[in-house]
Amino acid sequence: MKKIIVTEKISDKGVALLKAQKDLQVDVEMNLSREELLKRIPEYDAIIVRSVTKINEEFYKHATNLKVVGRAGNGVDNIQMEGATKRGIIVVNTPESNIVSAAEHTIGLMLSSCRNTVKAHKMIESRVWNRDGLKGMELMGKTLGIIGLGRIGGLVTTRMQAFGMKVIAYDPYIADARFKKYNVKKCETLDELLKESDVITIHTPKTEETMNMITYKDWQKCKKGVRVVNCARGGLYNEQDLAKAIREGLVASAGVDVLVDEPKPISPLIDLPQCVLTPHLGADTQEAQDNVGIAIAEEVIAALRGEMVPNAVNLPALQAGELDTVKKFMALGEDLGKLYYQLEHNAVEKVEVIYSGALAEIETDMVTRAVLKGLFEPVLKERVNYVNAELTAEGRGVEVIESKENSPVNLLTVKVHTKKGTFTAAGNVNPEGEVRIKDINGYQFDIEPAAFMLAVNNEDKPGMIGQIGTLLGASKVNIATMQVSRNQQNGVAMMFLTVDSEVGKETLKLLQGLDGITKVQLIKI
Ligand SMILES: NC(=O)c1ccc[n+]([C@@H]2O[C@H](COP(=O)([O-])OP(=O)(O)OC[C@H]3O[C@@H](n4cnc5c(N)ncnc54)[C@H](O)[C@@H]3O)[C@@H](O)[C@H]2O)c1
Ligand SMILES: O=C(O)CC[C@@H](O)C(=O)O
Repeated sequence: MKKIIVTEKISDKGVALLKAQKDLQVDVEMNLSREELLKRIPEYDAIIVRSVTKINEEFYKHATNLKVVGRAGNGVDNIQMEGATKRGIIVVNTPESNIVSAAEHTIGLMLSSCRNTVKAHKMIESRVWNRDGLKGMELMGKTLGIIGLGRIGGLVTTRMQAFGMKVIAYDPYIADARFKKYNVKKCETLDELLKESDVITIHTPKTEETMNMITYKDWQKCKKGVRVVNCARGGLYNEQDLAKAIREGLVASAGVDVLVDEPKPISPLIDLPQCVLTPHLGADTQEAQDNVGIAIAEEVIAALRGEMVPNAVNLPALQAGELDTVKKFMALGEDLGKLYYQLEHNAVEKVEVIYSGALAEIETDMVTRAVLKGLFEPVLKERVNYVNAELTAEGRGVEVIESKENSPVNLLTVKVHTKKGTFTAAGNVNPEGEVRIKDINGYQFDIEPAAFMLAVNNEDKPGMIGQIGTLLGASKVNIATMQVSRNQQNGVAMMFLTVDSEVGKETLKLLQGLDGITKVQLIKI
C-alpha cells in the first residue's frame, strides 16, 4: 500500500478524498519537527506540503522512497526542483486554484493601506475618535504598475480597471498579445513602470532574478509617496530598503502579505504604521482552500498511480484538449522503446524519435520522454520515469534527437543507434484509438501490443509456423495472435506472436532448438 504524508493544513475535503482511496494510507502530521519529518519520510511515497515545509537536498537524502511531492498551492519556491527531477520525483501543484483569492487579497491590501484602515481600527479600538493623519488616497484615475502580468497580475488588472485605474505592466517574458488582451500599456523597462506608477504591485514568482528586485535606489526613482503591495513572495521588494523608503517618505504605504523569514513574524516592516501586514493569507479563503485541497489530492493520487497529471511542474505542460491524444502516443512510444533491450543488447549511443505526418503537430516532448522511459525500463526498472527520462539518457551518454517529417502517413519511428548497427521500430495509433506496432527492423506488422509477446526469427521455408504452434500448444501456452513478415533479400522471416501467459525458460529453449528457428525472444510490455 502506498503511503502519503500531509505536513501542512489542507482542506478537510482534500484529506477526505485522499482517505477514500482504498490503496493509499494517509497520515496527516502537521506538528512534526524537522528532525521527526526527516526520520519518518523514508516510509512515504508522497508528501503534500504548502509553503512552509522545505523540500531541499537534505530532505531528498532522507526521502528514499519518495515518488511525488504535492504542493497544495501555486509557488514552488520551497521545493528544490533539480533534486526532485534527477531522482525522478514528480512535483505537482495547483496553479489555478487560489489565484482569485490572491488577487482579491492584493486588492484588499491595496485599499486598506491606501486608506489607513488598520491604523484607524487600532485607534478606534483604543476608544479614540480622531480623523487626523488618516487621510487616504483615491484609486480612480491613478496609475497602477503591475510587475509580472501572469495569472494573478491579469486578475488584478481587470479588477482595478473597473476601479478606474490606468494599468501599466512590466513583464519581459510574455508576448505583446497579453498586454493588448488586458488593454495594458507595456513598459519596456522596470524604470519606466517605477517612474509612472502611483501604486505598484508585484506578481512574479520568487527567482534569483526577482528576489530583491526592487531596492532603495528603485524607490528613489518612483513618484514621491508611491504606494506598494506585495502579495507574491517575501523579499521581492528588499525588506530593509522598503522600510527605509517608508521611513523617509519615499513610499507612503505598503500592503504586505509575505515576509522573507516567514513563518517567523520578523521584519523591519512590522513596526511601521504605514504598513498593513497579513501572515500569508492570500490563499486563505474557504473557496481557495477547498479548490486547492481537492485539486492536490486528485493530482497526487493520479501521479502515484502513474497517470498523467496536468500540473506536473517538472514535466512539460499539456493543454487539456491534447491530453487524450498525447496519452495514446505516449503508450505507443513507451511500447516501441521497450522493444529494444528485449530484442538487442548493444550499448545505445543515439536515439532518434521521428514524428511523421499529423503526429508532427502533437506536443511531442512527453512522447519522446515515454520512448526513453520504455527504452531504459528493462535495464533500470523503476529508476527511470517520465520526469527523469531525459536526464537518464544524458547521464548514460545517449544522444536524443527528435525530428518531424512531412508525410502522408502518420508514424512514430524510433531508431536506436549502437556501434553494431541501428534498430528500428515504428507504430501508430489507428482511427479506433488503438496502439499498433507496424514495423520492426524493416519487417512489416500490425501488432496490438500485449503483456507477453514472442519475436521469432526463422528461415523463410515451409513448416515453420506449424512447429511453433505445436510446441507452444504442448507447453500449454495459448497463442492469441500470430503474424508473419518476410524479408525477401536475406531469406529470414520474422514471426510475432502475442500469447496469453508467460513462456517459461524451458519452452523458450525448446523453441530455440527447432529446425530453421534462428532466434526466439520473449517480450514483456
Ligand atoms: N500570497 C499568496 O497567498 C499567494 C497565492 C498565490 C500565488 N502567490 C504568488 O503570486 C505570484 C504570482 O503567481 P501567478 O500565479 O500569477 O504566477 P504566473 O506564473 O502566472 O505569473 C508570473 C509572471 O511573472 C513574470 N515574471 C517572471 N520574472 C519576471 C521578472 N523578472 N520581471 C517581470 N516579470 C517577471 C512571468 O513572466 C509571469 O508572467 C507567485 O510568486 C506566487 O507564488 C501568492
Ligand atoms: O497558503 C499557502 O500555502 C501559500 C499560498 C500561495 O503562496 C501559493 O503560492 O499558492
